[in-house]
Amino acid sequence: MNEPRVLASHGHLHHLHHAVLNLIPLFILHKIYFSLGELLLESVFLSVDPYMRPYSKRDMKEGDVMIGTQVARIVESKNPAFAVGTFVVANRGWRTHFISDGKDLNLLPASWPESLPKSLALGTVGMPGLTAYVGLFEICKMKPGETVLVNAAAGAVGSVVGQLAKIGGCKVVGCAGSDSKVAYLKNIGFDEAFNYKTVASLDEALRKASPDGYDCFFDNVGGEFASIAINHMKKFGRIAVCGAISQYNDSVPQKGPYIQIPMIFNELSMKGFIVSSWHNHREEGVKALLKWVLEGKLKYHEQVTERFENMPAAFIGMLKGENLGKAVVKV
Ligand SMILES: NC(=O)C1=CN([C@@H]2O[C@H](COP(=O)(O)OP(=O)(O)OC[C@H]3O[C@@H](n4cnc5c(N)ncnc54)[C@H](OP(=O)(O)O)[C@@H]3O)[C@@H](O)[C@H]2O)C=CC1
Ligand SMILES: O=C(O)CCC[C@H](O)\C=C/C=C/C=C/C(=O)C/C=C\CCCCCO
Repeated sequence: MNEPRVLASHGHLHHLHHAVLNLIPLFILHKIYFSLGELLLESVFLSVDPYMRPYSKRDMKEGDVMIGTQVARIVESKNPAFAVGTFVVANRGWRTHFISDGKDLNLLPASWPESLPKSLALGTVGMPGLTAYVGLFEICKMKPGETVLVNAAAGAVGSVVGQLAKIGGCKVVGCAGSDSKVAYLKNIGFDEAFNYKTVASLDEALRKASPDGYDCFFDNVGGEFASIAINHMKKFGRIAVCGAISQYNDSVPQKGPYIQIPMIFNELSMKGFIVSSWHNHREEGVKALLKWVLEGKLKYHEQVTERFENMPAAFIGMLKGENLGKAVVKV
């Protein structure tokens, strides 16, 4: 069983490469621990997500198994409720194999077609897709005819946000960190898109994309972008504070402009949320996302990195913006 160990300091992330080679032979695990009622699973796809950075910085110490979710296949079963060959989503960290009693596993929806990559259960039809769904419909309370702004728009969450906003009858403006990502956004139906790294002025770019301002702002980035965007909100605008990736690597907290004046002046609402707190919307959300994917209304792209030992490279690459759509690792 491979268990890459996490090292708390960002400067030491490269040591993960060495730790990945820390092998515990599978047959030992199998003989000692695998008992009645239990299942042996192998990871097929693993997710790399931005939350791993702030959560590992806060909660983990050197030597811990890195947190994370996977799509896994049951390879042996001593539990009659789970058949060998079944695919599940698990939250068991960066491991190639693990044992479960079945209580912590989520089955893929029964209607999952054979033609659809199972990795989508970690992306568009999984946690990131649900984040977009909850953030737009429950937090922003988006209405048809409104204008929606989203940053990190070509990523796992942002690309779903833009497309759901279009499905919901809104105008959508997105930004991303390369021209090819901007072209992708136009391709999947964004009305306006710009490269936040190359525009002369973020303020001008936001004004040009929607001179009347924004009703909803789905913020994945925080920091400077969010501080400028807040001044472009319409009266009674709503901001879903989903992520702050521009701040996850900071060792010294950024000092930003203060937000009270635009909040008061335009009577804005701003609400942070964590998707797992909205688990009662999971079934409905996954069902809707899967339906839109199958109807061709919700397009997806995945950045697939091959081989488990490349988990650290995939993770660091995603934080640097190397991914288009959802970053996953195929074991
Ligand atoms: N609240 C919740 O429950 C959840 C929150 N999230 C948050 O949503 C956000 C997006 O997550 P996810 O879709 O999985 O990740 P993405 O697939 O969007 O990948 C991260 C992207 O962030 C962009 N990025 C990285 N650094 C910066 C920076 N300094 N400034 C601006 N953009 C940057 C990069 O794109 P680019 O090339 O455009 O710079 C990169 O591709 C994250 O902040 C994450 O923490 C995600 C899931 C659940
Ligand atoms: O292993 C875990 O406990 C995490 C499980 C993740 C999971 O699949 C569900 C929810 C994911 C939430 C993601 C949230 C974000 O990306 C927001 C990230 C950070 C917020 C700041 C945290 C600051 C900590 O000091």
